[in-house]
Amino acid sequence: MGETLYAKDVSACFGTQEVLHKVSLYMPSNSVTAIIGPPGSGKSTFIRCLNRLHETATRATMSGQVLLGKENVYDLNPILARQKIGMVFAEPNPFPTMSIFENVAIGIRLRDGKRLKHLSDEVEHSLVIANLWSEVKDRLYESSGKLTLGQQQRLCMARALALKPDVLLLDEPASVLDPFSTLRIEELIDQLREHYTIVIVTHNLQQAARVANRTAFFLAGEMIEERTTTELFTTPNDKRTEDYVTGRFG
Ligand SMILES: Nc1ncnc2c1ncn2[C@@H]1O[C@H](COP(=O)(O)OP(=O)(O)OP(=O)(O)O)[C@@H](O)[C@H]1O
Repeated sequence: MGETLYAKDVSACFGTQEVLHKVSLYMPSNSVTAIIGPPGSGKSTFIRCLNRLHETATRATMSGQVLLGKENVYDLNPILARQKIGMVFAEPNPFPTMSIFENVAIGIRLRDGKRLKHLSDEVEHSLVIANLWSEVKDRLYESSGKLTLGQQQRLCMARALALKPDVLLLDEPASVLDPFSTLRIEELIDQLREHYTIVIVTHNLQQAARVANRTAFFLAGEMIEERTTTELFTTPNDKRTEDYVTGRFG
């Protein structure tokens, strides 16, 4: 688990409007890469190109390459690409009519077909690694809608992890959570880094500073620079990065 992800000259359009322009970014395994930048700079579009979600939007096109290890993501079946490169969104979106157990089991069933012998063990394992097991083990068959927002988001993490991905893409995963739930998500990201390649989009610069090994700054569809998080925040190469990280705009 935890293959490197390499985006090479990725451009993306909606109709005739180009919203990403030749972005290249190496996202190492066992590491957290943060993507920061003002609203509309192309952060979400970029990560949606990484797991082929961009192509599901109306009039969306892309060019360039995305390599997962040595494999070209665009040569894979899109469903398999999204299994290998899982995604968690800003709004926790568990399947509301399903139980906590079913929310995780459904992905395992889709992945493994009829080999269900170890289903309960696998659901437990995914909930353990998402740091949720101890809170839900006695209520697995309750509706997922009864969980707090923070727990729902960790359930979404468990659901993505159940597919045994190499990469986890997190699009503002804590933006609707309270500070305590945010902390739990950040602790989880810190633990998961050991086994996965993690890419997180965040508006919260302090969050990038806390969780990311490397940070990339996006502006108006271009990647301006990418460095270790400490370097990007303390000695940025580009004046625009400096202006953004010091709060002069954004
Ligand atoms: N489905 C869509 N159809 C048309 N244009 C879109 C669509 N989604 C995004 N865009 C446009 O693409 C550009 C980049 O948007 P994107 O959401 O990738 O930026 P972002 O940096 O993630 O922004 P935010 O921080 O606000 O989430 C914006 O101009 C946006 O309006």
